[in-house]
Amino acid sequence: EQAAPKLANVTILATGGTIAGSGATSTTTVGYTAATVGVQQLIQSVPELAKVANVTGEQVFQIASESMTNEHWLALAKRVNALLTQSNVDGVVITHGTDTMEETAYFLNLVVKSRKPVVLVGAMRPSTAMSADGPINLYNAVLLAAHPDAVGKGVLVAMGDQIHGARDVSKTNTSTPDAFKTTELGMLGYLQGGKPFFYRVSTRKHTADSEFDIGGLTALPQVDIVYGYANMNSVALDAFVAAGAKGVIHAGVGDGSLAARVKPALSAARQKGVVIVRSSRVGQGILARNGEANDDQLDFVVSDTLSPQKARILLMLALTKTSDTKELQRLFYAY
Ligand SMILES: NC(=O)C[C@H](N)C(=O)O
Repeated sequence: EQAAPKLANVTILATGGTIAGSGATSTTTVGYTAATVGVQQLIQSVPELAKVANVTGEQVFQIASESMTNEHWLALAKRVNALLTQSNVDGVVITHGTDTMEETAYFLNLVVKSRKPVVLVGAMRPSTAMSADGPINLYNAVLLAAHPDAVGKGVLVAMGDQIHGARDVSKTNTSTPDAFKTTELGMLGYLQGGKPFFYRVSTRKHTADSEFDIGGLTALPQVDIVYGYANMNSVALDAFVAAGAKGVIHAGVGDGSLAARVKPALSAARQKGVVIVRSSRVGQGILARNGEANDDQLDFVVSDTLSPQKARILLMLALTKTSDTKELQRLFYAY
């Protein structure tokens, strides 16, 4: 008889969210309480995990992900990096609320210093709901983090039997279980029959190849987002600048166009030293340099295909290294 294959060691870092949520009845799919179930109970509720990995759990936070902060990210990234230097840890799974999962995933994609798999997972339905999606999602995430094919692929998101890359995935629906999509640029693969199937990888730098290092950081520079809309004014922008923002992401309409009455305030903010990144609220497509605005003349940076919320993350990390706009632009085309 052959010896059973050695299972990989996977640590689950639990942060809260709906995957750890509970509702009043089995049909409660909104209006439930997030972040109530602890990591040991999550693990015990999926006995199948023991077949795909040696699983250990740590409760790092117990919050709904709308309350995630830069400080949570720094603490989480430091814990992930510490675990992944251990020879007895082969991969990490992070259970997380879905609202900001794409942001935490992208932050970790830029600061994790390892090729070992890091997989984020959540649920759209609380653990008490009929057809809760948390257990199968957690099972898929653990088998993905335990699998050699996931090594070196950057931080991954396992939702709805699909594998998504951290840079390009987004939550596209407020409430349905198939909310996570990588529209246009494409998901990386599927999870089926207890195995990952990969078809694509991101061409952008991440994890072990990243030049960002949060090892010595206790805070990140203040970067805020101003949202574009018809009848937009500069009140929010001016308030962020007055509050000390080091950078502002302009989530403009269309191709990141600047409203005539907001452009002077953006330019004035830049002249005060605030870095302005032109981005778009549209959700798809390239934000081209010197397209809808003369970025060279204004000394602005463009976000390329990053969503405003992901551009904010890259700019915070980039500002820990440089405030030179040419160098900042290089980073926006590299990550
Ligand atoms: N489905 C979810 O996880 C939503 C919840 N508000 C959270 O992000 O924590």
